[in-house]
Amino acid sequence: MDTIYALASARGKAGVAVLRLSGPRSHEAVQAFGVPLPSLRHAALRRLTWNGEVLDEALVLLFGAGASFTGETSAELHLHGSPAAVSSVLRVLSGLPGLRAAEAGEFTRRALENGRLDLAQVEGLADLIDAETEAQRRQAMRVFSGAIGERAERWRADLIRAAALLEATIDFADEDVPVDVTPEVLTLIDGLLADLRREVDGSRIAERIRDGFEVAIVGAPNAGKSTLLNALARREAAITSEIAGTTRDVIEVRMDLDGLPVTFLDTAGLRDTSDLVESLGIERAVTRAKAADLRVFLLDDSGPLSGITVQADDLVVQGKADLRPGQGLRLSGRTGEGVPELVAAIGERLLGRTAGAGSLTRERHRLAIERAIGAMESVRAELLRGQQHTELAADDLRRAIRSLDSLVGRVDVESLLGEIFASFCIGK
Ligand SMILES: Nc1nc2c(c(=O)[nH]1)N(C=O)[C@@H](CNc1ccc(C(=O)N[C@@H](CCC(=O)O)C(=O)O)cc1)CN2
Ligand SMILES: Nc1nc2c(ncn2[C@@H]2O[C@H](COP(=O)(O)OP(=O)(O)OP(=O)(O)O)[C@@H](O)[C@H]2O)c(=O)[nH]1
Ligand SMILES: [K+]
Ligand SMILES: [Mg+2]
Repeated sequence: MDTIYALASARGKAGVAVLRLSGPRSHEAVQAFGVPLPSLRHAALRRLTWNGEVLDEALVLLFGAGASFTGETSAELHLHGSPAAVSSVLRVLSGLPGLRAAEAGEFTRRALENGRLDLAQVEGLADLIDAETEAQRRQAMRVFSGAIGERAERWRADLIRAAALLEATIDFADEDVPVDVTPEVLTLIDGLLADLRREVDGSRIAERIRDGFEVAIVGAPNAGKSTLLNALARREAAITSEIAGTTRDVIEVRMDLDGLPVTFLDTAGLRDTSDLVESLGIERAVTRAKAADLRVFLLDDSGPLSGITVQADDLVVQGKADLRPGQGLRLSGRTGEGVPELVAAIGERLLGRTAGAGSLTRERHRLAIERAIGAMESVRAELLRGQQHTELAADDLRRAIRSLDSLVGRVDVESLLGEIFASFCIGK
C-alpha cells in the first residue's frame, strides 16, 4: 500500500496549511524532517529541517492504524499557510521512497475501503464540502451521518424477513405447508412500498436542495428584469438599458436565499419580434422559465405575455413602483423598494416545498429505490397469482435487496444468504 500525501487545506496564502499523509510510511516520512515523533493524537510543535535548513515550524499530529479518518496509519503537518513553506515540504515528501501525491478523493476512498464510511456517507461528505447554504449543510450532514445506511438497514431487515418466509414455503413445497405465508409477506411488502414511495417523493426536493432552485424573472421588454436581477445580486450582473430587447442570453446569478441555494435567471423580454437574434433569446427565455422551479412575472403597462402562463406558486409583481402608485406586490429595481418583500415571498414558497425533503439527495439514490420498488411490485404480483410463483417472488425479493444494498455500496449476496439462513428455523 502506497503512502499518499496532499495539502488538505485550500491552496494559496492562509494562516495555517494542513498537509495530510496516510499509509504505512506516514510516520517515517515525518521523521525524515529530523524531528522526534510525538505520541499518537497529541499535537506537538516541531522544527521541520532538511539538509540542515529549517523549512518551517509546524504542529505535528500522528494517528495510529485503525484510529484515523482513513483507518490507516496517518499524520498531519500543520504548517504556516505560506505557499513557499508548503512547496518546500511537499518537495521533500515527493522524494521519499514509498510516498506519492494523493489522487482526488483518495483519502476518502481509503476510508470507504476500510469500512469507516459507506458509499452514501462518502457522497454526503462530498456534498458537505460543496455546501454553500444552511439547507445544503443540514442535508449533507444528515447523509454524512449515515441516515441513508440506517434506513436501508431497516428496509433490508424487512425484506430479509419476507425472503425467509418465502424460502420456507419453497423448501416445504412438497409437504403440507402448515401456514400460508402470503398475507404476512404482503403486509411486509406493502408497508415497505409505502415507505419507499414516500422516500422517492422526498428525493425530488432533496435533489433541488443539493443542486439549487431556479427562479426565472420573466416579463415584457423594458419591464426592468435586468435591473431587478442586479438589485437582487447587489452587483451589475446584467446589462440594462432603455432599449427594449437588451437581454438575449439567460443570465444566471446564484444566491443564498434564507439558507436555500437559489439561481436567479434573467431572461429576454417576451414579445413578437422580427429580429432573429432577439427571437432566439426569447425562445431560450421561454424554455428556461418553463423549466424553472418558480417564475417571477414582472409586470409593466404592456399587455399580457405570450408563450408562457402563470403557474400555481408563481409570483406576479408590479415593477417600476417608484413611477406609479398601485397595490399588491410592487417593487422598484431602481430604488430597491419592495425587493426584500419579493425575496421573502420567494423564500416562503421554496421553504414550503422543502418540508418533505427526504434523505435521498442524488439521482443514484432515487434510481436504486425505484429499482427496489419495481422488484417489490413484481413480488406482489407473483404472490397474488398463487403459490406456484413463489420461487419467482423470492428471486425478485433478492433483486430488491440488492438494489437497497447498492445505496450504501454493499452488494454481497453471501451475507444475504447468511441472514436468510439465520432467520430460518422451521426445523431445518
Ligand atoms: N486536522 C483535521 N481536522 C479535521 C479532519 C482531519 O482529518 N484533520 N477531518 C477529516 O475529515 C474532519 C474530522 N474527521 C475525523 C474523523 C475521524 C478521525 C479519527 O481519528 N477517528 C478515529 C478516532 C475517533 C475518536 O477518537 O473518537 C476513529 O474513528 O477510529 C479524525 C478526524 C474535520 N476536521
Ligand atoms: N424608474 C424606474 N426605471 C426602471 C426600473 N427598472 C428598470 N428601469 C429602467 O427601465 C429600462 C429597462 O430596464 P431593464 O432592466 O434593462 O429592463 P429589462 O426588462 O431587462 O429589458 P430587456 O432586457 O430589454 O427585456 C432602463 O432604462 C432602466 O433604467 C425601476 O424600477 N424604476
Ligand atoms: K432594456
Ligand atoms: Mg434585460
